Amino acid sequence: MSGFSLADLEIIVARRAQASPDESWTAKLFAAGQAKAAKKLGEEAVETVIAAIANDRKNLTDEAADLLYHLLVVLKIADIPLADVMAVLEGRTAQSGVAEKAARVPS
Ligand SMILES: N=c1c2ncn([C@@H]3O[C@H](COP(=O)(O)OP(=O)(O)OP(=O)(O)O)[C@@H](O)[C@H]3O)c2ncn1[C@@H]1O[C@H](COP(=O)(O)O)[C@@H](O)[C@H]1O
Repeated sequence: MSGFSLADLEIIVARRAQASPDESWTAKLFAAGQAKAAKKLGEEAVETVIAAIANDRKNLTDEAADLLYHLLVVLKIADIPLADVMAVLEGRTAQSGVAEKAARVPS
């Protein structure tokens, strides 16, 4: 498995936002604006749900990738760093104490 992460993709999205809309899907979404990008995110969410209900592993994997990419585009247009979202998730983990409990489970 490669070390490619959502943080890497966030950097790519930020860079490609500066490209020409003629050569970049990312730039096209930025040029179209948040309403179009968010609509696209919604479509990808629906496609992900359909793949999940159909128990179609290949399609679900592909649609999940589309969903995460479009989520990063929407977050970038809204000027919300992925780190802020991760901080919310980390905070919830800390509140529930799950991380400490998991650390205590013998391997
Ligand atoms: N991860 C993605 C990614 N996932 C999905 N997509 C694009 O999202 C689009 C949406 O898929 P659809 O099939 O729904 O789109 P469509 O039918 O062509 O569009 P509509 O006619 O529905 O508007 C497709 O054009 C996909 O290529 C992505 N486009 C870009 N990336 C990443 O962004 C980087 C930069 O891409 P560009 O901005 O295109 O240079 C790439 O190297 C990738 O890392």
